[in-house]
Amino acid sequence: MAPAYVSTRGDAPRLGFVDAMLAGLARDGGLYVPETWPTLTRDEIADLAGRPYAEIAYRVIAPFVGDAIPADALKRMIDEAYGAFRHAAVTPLTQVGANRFVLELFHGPTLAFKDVAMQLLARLMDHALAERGLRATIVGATSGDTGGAAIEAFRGRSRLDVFILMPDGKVSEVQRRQMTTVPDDNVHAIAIDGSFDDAQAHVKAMFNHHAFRDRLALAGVNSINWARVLAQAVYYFAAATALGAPAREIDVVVPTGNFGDVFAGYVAKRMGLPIRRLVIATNVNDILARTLETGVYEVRGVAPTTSPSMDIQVSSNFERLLFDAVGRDPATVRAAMASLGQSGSFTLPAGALEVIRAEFDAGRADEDEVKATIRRVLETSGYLLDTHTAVAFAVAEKAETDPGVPQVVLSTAHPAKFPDAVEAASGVRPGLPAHLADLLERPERLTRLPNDVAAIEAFVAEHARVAKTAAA
Ligand SMILES: Cc1ncc(COP(=O)(O)O)c(C=O)c1O
Ligand SMILES: N[C@@H](CCOP(=O)(O)O)C(=O)O
Repeated sequence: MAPAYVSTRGDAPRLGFVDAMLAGLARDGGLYVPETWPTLTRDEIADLAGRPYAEIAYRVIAPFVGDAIPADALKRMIDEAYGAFRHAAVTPLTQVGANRFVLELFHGPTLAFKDVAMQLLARLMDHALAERGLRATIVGATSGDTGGAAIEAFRGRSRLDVFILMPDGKVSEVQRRQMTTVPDDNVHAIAIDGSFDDAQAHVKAMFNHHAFRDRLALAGVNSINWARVLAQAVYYFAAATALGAPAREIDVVVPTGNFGDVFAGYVAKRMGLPIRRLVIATNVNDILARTLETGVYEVRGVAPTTSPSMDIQVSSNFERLLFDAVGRDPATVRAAMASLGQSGSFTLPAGALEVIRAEFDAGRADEDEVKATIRRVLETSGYLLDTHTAVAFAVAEKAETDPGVPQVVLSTAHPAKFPDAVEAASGVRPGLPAHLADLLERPERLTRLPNDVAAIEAFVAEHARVAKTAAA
């Protein structure tokens, strides 16, 4: 029996898997989480070792879906999603150091870990809308990678229009072009004069504007969407079982911004995967590292770095962890989020910090460390890291370790997405793979809008086909 999904703020309808996926943000402004955690037994986990990625994905995802989607349809969508990856293992592990492994999550079409979930999410949403004879309007925020992965996965889908908000001038050229060079007319790349945090706040505001949300049939593809996080939990199982789980634990070090990826590791752990430590790695935009040090979650100004996708201050999914850390008490989460909205900070309630520290560590890497790490790892191991992975690698080197526990560093992007920063650090300019070789010559299409939710809503309403269908 699959779980129902409940909001972290306790005041939204309890939904099944498909409705929670299509809803995106809960109607009370919270995030959907499963009411209970499905688990896999030790034997079931052991049996994942050596299986194809798509099969592992089915076994991890199916308990959360139940009979909401027929098993053969779910299997077919998973097979299709991962059939398009450029590596047979989908998310291969590479050993870089005596007991350290890099989990390469960038073999999908847009060279970032977002493809792993987005390729499946697009198929699941399309399937659900087709079953119900509906259309939807996706609004998403990106600091660089979610947008490209969403646009690639949803382009040309007749039931969906995609509007992606990016911070103008703050993503890499490759990232921007992945969003602006797609000719399909259901795709709208929008640059706002603001930060990723502003973009994410606008997306949440559109969801919280219920009349607009309902008229446009809004859907979300950020990690707001539970199905995104769920699909990311799979690669933790693939990596851990390849390294000996359940007989052997692993540590994971996760480059973190919006807290979706590391929360997916937490989900895997709740399901029974033996993960010893979940290590949150941040760049100098270190709200999460500070929170684990002080117990105060406090937003400060965002500083631009060479790992722009992690230039985030308001880490959306921390709310999901907070919900668990306070014993799933929605009133406490509501109070914390109200304080965040009013004063830009909240203090973790008594006991919550200890609960979090029992499973998570955190560290930060500054720009000099990132540069030095890229150079050193190339020199010593012949392995070229991207800047986001380098943040995690630098934190991994400083983390507390156990010699009997392999340490897995998540590699979230291909270095060719950030060629200038990687070349400046290493002297090597990484090239794009063949399918993107002419990316820099393709014509671009980008709409610039003010940093104002009313202007964004007006643009979405004017261009979304669902609004025109409703008006007709
Ligand atoms: C390349 C890259 N690494 C790491 C992250 C951080 O992941 P999360 O937001 O899930 O914490 C992002 C953005 O989300 C990213 O694009
Ligand atoms: N780093 C992300 C920010 C959005 O994160 P998401 O996981 O919530 O979609 C990006 O690259 O856009």
